Amino acid sequence: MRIKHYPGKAVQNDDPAWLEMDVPTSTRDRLYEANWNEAGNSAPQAPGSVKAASKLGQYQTLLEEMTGQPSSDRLEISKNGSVRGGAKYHSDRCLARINSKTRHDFQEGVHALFQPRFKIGRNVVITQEHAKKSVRFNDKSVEIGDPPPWLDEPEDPERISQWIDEQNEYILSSTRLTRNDSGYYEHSKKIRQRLPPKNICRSSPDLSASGSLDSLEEFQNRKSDSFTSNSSYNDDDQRHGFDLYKNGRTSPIKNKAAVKGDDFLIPRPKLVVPVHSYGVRKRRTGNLTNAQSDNCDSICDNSISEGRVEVSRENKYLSTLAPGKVLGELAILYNCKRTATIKAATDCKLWAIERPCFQTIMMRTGLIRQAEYTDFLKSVPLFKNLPGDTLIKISDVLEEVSYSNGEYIIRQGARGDTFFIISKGLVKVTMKQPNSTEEKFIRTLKKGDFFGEKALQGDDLRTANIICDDPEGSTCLVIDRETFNQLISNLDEIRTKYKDESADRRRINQEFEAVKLSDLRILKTLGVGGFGRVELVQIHGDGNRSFALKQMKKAQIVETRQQQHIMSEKEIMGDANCEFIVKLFKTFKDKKYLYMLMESCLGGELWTVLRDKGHFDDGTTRFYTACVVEAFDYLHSRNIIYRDLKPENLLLDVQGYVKLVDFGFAKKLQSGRKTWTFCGTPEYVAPEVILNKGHDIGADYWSLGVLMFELLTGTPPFTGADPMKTYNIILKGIDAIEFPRNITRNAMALIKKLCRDNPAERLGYQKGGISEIQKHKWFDGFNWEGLCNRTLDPPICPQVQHVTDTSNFDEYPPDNDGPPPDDVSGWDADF
Ligand SMILES: Nc1ncnc2c1ncn2[C@@H]1O[C@H](COP(=O)(O)OP(=O)(O)OP(=O)(O)O)[C@@H](O)[C@H]1O
Ligand SMILES: Nc1nc2c(ncn2[C@@H]2O[C@@H]3COP(=O)(O)O[C@H]3[C@H]2O)c(=O)[nH]1
Ligand SMILES: Nc1nc2c(ncn2[C@@H]2O[C@@H]3COP(=O)(O)O[C@H]3[C@H]2O)c(=O)[nH]1
Repeated sequence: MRIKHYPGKAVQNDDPAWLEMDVPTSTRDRLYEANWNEAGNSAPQAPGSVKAASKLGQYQTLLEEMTGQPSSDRLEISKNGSVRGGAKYHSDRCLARINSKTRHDFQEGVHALFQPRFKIGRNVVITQEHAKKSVRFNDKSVEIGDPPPWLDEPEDPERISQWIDEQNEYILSSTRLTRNDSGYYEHSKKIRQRLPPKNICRSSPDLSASGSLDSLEEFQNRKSDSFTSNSSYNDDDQRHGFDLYKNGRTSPIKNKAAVKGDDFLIPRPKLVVPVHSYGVRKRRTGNLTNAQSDNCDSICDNSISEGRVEVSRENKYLSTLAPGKVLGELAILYNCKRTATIKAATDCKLWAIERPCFQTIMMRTGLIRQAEYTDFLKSVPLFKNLPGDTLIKISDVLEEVSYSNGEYIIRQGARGDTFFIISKGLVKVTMKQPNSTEEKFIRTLKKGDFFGEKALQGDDLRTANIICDDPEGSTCLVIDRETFNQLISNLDEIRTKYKDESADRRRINQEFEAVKLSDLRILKTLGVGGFGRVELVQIHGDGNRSFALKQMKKAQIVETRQQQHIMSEKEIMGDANCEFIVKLFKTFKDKKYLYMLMESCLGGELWTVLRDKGHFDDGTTRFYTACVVEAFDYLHSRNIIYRDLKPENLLLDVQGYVKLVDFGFAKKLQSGRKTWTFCGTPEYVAPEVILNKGHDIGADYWSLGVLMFELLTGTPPFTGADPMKTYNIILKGIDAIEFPRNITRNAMALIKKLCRDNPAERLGYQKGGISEIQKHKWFDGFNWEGLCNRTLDPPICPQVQHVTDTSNFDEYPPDNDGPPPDDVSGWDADF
């Protein structure tokens, strides 16, 4: 199909070009052009044919043809003329739709198009003229009755009121004539409409809920409130409720084209629609100074710019609307009678927009919005493999919701029916702790991340809290359960992304619950750390497995004031459930020592392998660096900073994958906060740590660059004869370092991007997060998926003969220091 362009001129009525659509360059262009180029033309009418639909319907149809998908969760005016609601109905061909986003789109349209220009004076009226235009455009079956001859000169409010009462069932818009405080009369005109039988009328949507639209923003946000309560009508009700009947016939839309003057115009949207043009009219009684106007142009939808209006229904006062509020949209959206009476309480200035223009704006913004959502969804990792038409389906039903800082988006334990994708800002995940009222911080989620899938998969209950954690607020795209089940629930990532570590780890750790210190048999020393030795052990009676037992002298911990670090090490390692981090299964303590029972990594330290080989080639370095990137990704997404990267703390498992060990300096940070403890290994510390400027995960990216350099050359880039000299060299920056020739250009580029003096400039720390590192040229072609599912062959396969083979570790002489003193002060109660 091809879109025909008619620059600056309207398409002829009988020109069939509008159906000759070709495939344009992008969906958005296509939609945009279809909308704008066609606006302002009338289509040839043929009863029952596609062309008999309004232009809006045609565009909708066009959209479907392009996407191949009717969308759900909306009202549909189908080809046979019935109007349906709810997601279940998908007619073979939908001619016009009001979907659940229309209110929102309307808001957008209003934003885009309204400009205050016209002073309305004191009257807010909806005139017959207006109604004719509206009705003509939207539904051909409405018969407009003549107003009483005296209506143009509304001298007698009582009479008009009475007339209104008599005509009640014909009233489309019911603005009453009353005298207001300042003695002004308000003006009313009638629209007569032949209504469907009473029972049908009764079932039309009850839009009488009290309330008002507080500004355009609220207009969007209040989708689920009383205003849209009609979405809960059963389909039958909706179908009847929205049908407009001509002369009692039951299938009005089929006959639309036969209605006189029925020409489906959608004018090219105008930026400003005159609301009220003032002809000089008879002065009214009272102290009227302004000319009274009844020469209203069509008012469709209004937004108050100045003054106040009163909303009432059946003579019952509902509310007063002040500037910024929106009114008059319901009748347009739902093609029903005016649902309330609006009277000017003071002189008012309103911004108004005609129905045809409104419809066009809605269509335009709807289509543009859909294209935008689709584009965004394409960039969401979760959806990267979904076909375009599925993304369009999703974007068609999602709703955008904004939250302010600190607001709970999801509460743990509540029932949940929705799935979320973050489109702006940050949120944090917290969980209640067993036997505690405290909420534990789990992780921060950012733009493109999703949440809320667990309640939809399990028993409806939310398993964690989600709280907006962004001073600028955050925005989520919200998807209903039905769409989630149909299109999203089967994606692999949905099933695996947020494995409940704590729960998983609890399960793993449960296995060791009964193990006592006395059940452990020490076989050999694997390493010596700052506070003691790490021994290879086996559990009594279990010869198939071995473990590493880290033994730490309590007195020495206290002496060096490392209590907090040790507690943090236990907590972080005990919770972590990542293939690239050594698992801690159980802790013990006695009077002299703290003990950590960990998985054993029998491949030895990466430092030993590096020492033996001198340096690694590009590919080998890439593999080990990638393992660290995965470990950092895991930690950083939970706001944990590691702070002690070096080859000594990278252990090879039997397969040759490396794991991070020694979490003595790891720390969980409050989101957005920094920490100031000077810690790490001199060659690896970042400049901001030396300068005590406060540091965060950015310091880990620095150390990643240092590690790459050391693995590629055998020596870290910043090395001095003592720590002070090393710090001085670090402060001179990476550009002062000469790169040996064996470091490839891409490797050098990445190291330099990681070792930027300013943490904010470091790769990984910026907008795209750690994925920016994964996408760097040096990693081009690297099999990240193979790494994560451990199908990728490691570059070095350690020789490990059996579960107690310690041949990959150095020999350590026995500790001659003698036993440390007892420490029963109790600081380690939680260890
Ligand atoms: N799970 C393990 N499997 C095998 N060896 C291990 C394990 N954990 C530690 N080791 C060995 O013990 C050494 C010291 O362990 P670790 O670094 O955790 O102790 P530390 O007291 O925190 O040391 P440091 O003084 O370097 O901070 C490691 O470098 C490693 O050789
Ligand atoms: N039904 C209803 N409409 C209200 C209320 N407050 C403001 N309005 C506005 O009053 C308008 C009357 O015309 P519409 O039915 O088109 O749209 C209605 C709403 O925009 C209210 O509490 N109930
Ligand atoms: N249970 C759990 N949920 C998490 C975690 N991280 C993020 N979440 C999200 O938090 C959401 C809370 O609501 P749901 O239980 O529906 O789905 C949950 C997940 O999408 C986590 O570690 N554990």
